[in-house]
Amino acid sequence: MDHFNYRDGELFAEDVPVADIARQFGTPAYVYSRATLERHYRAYDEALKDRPHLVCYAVKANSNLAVLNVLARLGSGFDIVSAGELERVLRAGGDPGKVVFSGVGKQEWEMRRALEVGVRCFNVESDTELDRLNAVAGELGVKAPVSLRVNPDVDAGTHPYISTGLKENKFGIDIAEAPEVYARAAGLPNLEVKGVDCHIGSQLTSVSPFLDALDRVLALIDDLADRGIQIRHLDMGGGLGVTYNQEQPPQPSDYVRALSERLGERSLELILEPGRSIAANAGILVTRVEFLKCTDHRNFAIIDAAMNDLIRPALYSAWQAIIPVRPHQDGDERAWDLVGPVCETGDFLGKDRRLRLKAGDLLAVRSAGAYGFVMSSNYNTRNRPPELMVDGDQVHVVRRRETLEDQLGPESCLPE
Ligand SMILES: Cc1ncc(COP(=O)(O)O)c(C=O)c1O
Ligand SMILES: N[C@@H](CCCC[NH3+])C(=O)O
Repeated sequence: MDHFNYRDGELFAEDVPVADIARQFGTPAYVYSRATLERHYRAYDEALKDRPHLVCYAVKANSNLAVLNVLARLGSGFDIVSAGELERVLRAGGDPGKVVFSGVGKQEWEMRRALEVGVRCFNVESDTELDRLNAVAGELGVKAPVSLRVNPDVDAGTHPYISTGLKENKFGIDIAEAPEVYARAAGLPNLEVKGVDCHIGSQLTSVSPFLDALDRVLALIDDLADRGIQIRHLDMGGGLGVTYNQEQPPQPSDYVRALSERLGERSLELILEPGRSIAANAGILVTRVEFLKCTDHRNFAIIDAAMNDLIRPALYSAWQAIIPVRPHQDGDERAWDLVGPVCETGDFLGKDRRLRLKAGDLLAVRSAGAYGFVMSSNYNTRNRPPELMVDGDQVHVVRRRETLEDQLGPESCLPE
């Protein structure tokens, strides 16, 4: 469910016509809905209400300060993968005590900063990272709270580039080796073992891989208890998918129910790190048709958004719905390739989309709130689009459109 709907023959973002937003702020532009973000966060929080829990929104999905702030106000925690993301959370008013720090390559200065502000837990991904964290915590005279991210070797059934829980992936510690690594962690003086973490991939459309992973992790927790290592929290990561096209992923409530059934009476605190399922359908990318170019082979609609603005179609052959902002009856319906101005054949946002189009039309790429702006670039020296947040009948510029000076300012020529 989201808040981008047709009313009186045109697309609205909450109570604002998207065409008005385009007129005022230009295109391309990312438009987010506060109400949708809140609804998605609450779906998790309410489903989890009967057990100790923490929803740690995965900042990487959409790290705009306003997005983080909306979630922080609801009491959300955050899953971060860099000190940069940590600073965003702090700037947005997030509670560092509700932050979990994931990622395979944490640097010493990042660990130091996270310890200084008092993050909730480090999700450690290798035994060498344990040693580094132990040393940094020792220098600061503190104990670092740790979970080990275990790799349960489960096939998430998703795109290979966004699958993370298989033996061949770089993530986590092989679950078979985990007891040994936990024993080492428990013996290091500046670490405190708190939990277990796993994250098997993204855009999962069924609960069964999560449950397979959970079974393996629960067996590990029991094994650790037998060895005298008490696990207090279980972090199942993120990964729940959304509907881009025909997928029918479980709702957060179904997913949480399935996890809860397996957890039964265990007193573990459950941490989840959803990213996409909170942010994706809370955003659209609004773009305008610049030119129509029909050849014997294809019909191209050249739009003002490109792969630098939204790279998912080019990178993963991802399909995202593209809909007219003001549907009309002009011209024939045809199958269009919606392509951007970037000099790459892979620069498309959609192919073979049946639409009635004329130059100047506005289009909305749906489900663009996650892994959209955050993955954008300046390729072809294009200024990145603004991010706007709609809240009822108000539109807030939560990141202004870049200027050429933003791009060229930090650069310089060689000295004479
Ligand atoms: C460790 C970790 N947690 C959470 C997420 C968020 O995943 P998603 O956006 O699929 O919910 C990711 C990304 O896949 C991740 O790598
Ligand atoms: N960037 C990916 C998701 C990656 C998840 C992060 N581990 C996407 O757009 O689908």
